[in-house]
Amino acid sequence: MLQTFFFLLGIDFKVKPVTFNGTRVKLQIWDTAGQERFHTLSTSYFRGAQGFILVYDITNLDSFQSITTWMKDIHEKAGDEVDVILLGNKCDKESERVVPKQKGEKLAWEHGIPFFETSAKDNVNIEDAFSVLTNEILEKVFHLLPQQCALWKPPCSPREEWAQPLSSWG
Ligand SMILES: Nc1nc2c(ncn2[C@@H]2O[C@H](COP(=O)(O)OP(=O)(O)OP(=O)(O)O)[C@@H](O)[C@H]2O)c(=O)[nH]1
Repeated sequence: MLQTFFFLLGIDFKVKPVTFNGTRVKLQIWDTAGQERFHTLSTSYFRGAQGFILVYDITNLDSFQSITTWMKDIHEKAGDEVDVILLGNKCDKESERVVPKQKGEKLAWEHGIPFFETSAKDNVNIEDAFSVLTNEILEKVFHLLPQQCALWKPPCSPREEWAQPLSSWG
């Protein structure tokens, strides 16, 4: 039911369990639509997110050119502290490439963010990209933890509840 609702809004979501420094956490991954008609709606979900994966298609120049706008939206809606990575996807389609790898690297460098060329189809660099972003987010979370602990009563240890699956929202 909840999943159908999000689908109608152009949003897909998944929960991915990962282990960081021996602690299991669940990443809540929201896949918002890149289409223009969903733009306002998509960006309205940015606030509160801890990390962003910006994906363009190496065979589609428009998708690459729109990255700058998405980047601006992220900073406006989610703040400057969030972690962002840039992916040039569909690197399996080399013969149809219109965005040179160097352009992706340069854009990422200008924004000071990691960059990978990926293929979701052939599973190229997908795990690495998720690992880099996850580590950046969790390092921040774990770094903040001692300050939060000072306000809490023990027991206080990293907990899975930080990233609850949406399915548990009822
Ligand atoms: N060859 C190839 N095709 C891909 C790859 N990733 C996605 N596709 C195809 O590209 C099409 C669009 O994929 P989606 O995952 O729907 O793309 P999207 O960016 O989520 O689309 P929006 O939600 O509309 O922004 C589908 O037909 C996928 O099968 C890839 O790495 N290589």
